[in-house]
Amino acid sequence: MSTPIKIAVTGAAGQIGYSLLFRIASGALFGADTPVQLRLLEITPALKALEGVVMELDDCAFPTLDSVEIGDDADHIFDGVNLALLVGARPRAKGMERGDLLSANGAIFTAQGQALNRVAADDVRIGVTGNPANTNALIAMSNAPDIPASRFSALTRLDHNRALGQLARKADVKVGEIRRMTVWGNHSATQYPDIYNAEIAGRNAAEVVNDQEWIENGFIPTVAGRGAAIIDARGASSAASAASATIDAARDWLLGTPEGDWVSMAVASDGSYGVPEGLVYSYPVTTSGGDWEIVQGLEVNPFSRRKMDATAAELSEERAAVAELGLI
Ligand SMILES: NC(=O)C1=CN([C@@H]2O[C@H](COP(=O)(O)OP(=O)(O)OC[C@H]3O[C@@H](n4cnc5c(N)ncnc54)[C@H](O)[C@@H]3O)[C@@H](O)[C@H]2O)C=CC1
Ligand SMILES: O=C([O-])CC(=O)C(=O)O
Repeated sequence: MSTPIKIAVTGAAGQIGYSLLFRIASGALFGADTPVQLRLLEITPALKALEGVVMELDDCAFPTLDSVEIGDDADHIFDGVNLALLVGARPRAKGMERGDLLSANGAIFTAQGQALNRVAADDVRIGVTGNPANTNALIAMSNAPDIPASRFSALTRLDHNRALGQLARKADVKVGEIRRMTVWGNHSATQYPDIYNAEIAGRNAAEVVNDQEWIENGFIPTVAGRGAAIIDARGASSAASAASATIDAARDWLLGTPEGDWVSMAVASDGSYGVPEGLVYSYPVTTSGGDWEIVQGLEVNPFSRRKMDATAAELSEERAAVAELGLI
């Protein structure tokens, strides 16, 4: 067994937490030989429910689970963490856009960014799942000046996985035959899932599908509207799939992307693909040794350009709104 990894999860008593904790504890992130120490942050009224979740973790007797600590003090819970998964935030209800949560949730990420800045381990990586994820990551990053911006990422892996699922169904192939899927931009209705650079069994996916009408009016709205469709059907926002994507994103970030493939991660823009610098924008990235790199040189057709610009414009508006609120 190697040295334990300290992983913080916020909102641990929530819906996503209830799927996420058990997968992390069972070794889904780092494998069977790496013990994990869970550090779980909640608001005070949710601590009792969280104690119940911890009882269940005990009852699973996971060999990889080294220890669990819970609390409502971010400085204590984040102390020395190597990975922080910031899930805790209010979910949207039917009829809301994720951006409507900015004022309700933004303040959470100022305080948590500041706490991480004070006490996290030097090698910390921070993944933001709580919505609106991209701009919450921007807020946390802006409030943690001593942590490199490259250590923050917002979750668009769920959109990426949704896009894989939809394309596999359309092309009647296995998900594992698809490579190089990209989701550009915001984790919102303006996101742009792009199959023009994706491949199915080595062939260009858009050519294999050969159905522009489906791309524009089937695929893109289905992927971008999936969160709302799930709220409509379940009466609550996606949880198990969000937890699974949170695991996939953290695992691939820390352990590396497979040769010849990439993943979608929302990261601080360096201006690549004409996106305003500093926005937390979802890009195709490869990772190695815990660092990510934006895939460069992809073809951007005029349709893609319009979509990529529209989602960047929304993120610029969100950035202006949180600047106005004094959160960055
Ligand atoms: N990026 C993505 O792909 C997805 C993001 N989400 C977002 O994830 C967030 C969590 O979703 P659920 O687990 O379903 O919500 P939930 O309401 O079931 O759980 C949220 C938990 O966060 C806790 N919390 C609130 N403020 C906190 C704080 N300051 N510190 C620590 N914990 C705090 C609450 O007490 C609650 O237990 C929501 O914002 C949701 O919209 C959900 C699905 C996908
Ligand atoms: O749609 C929501 O509010 C929850 C979410 O982010 C998703 O399922 O993608």
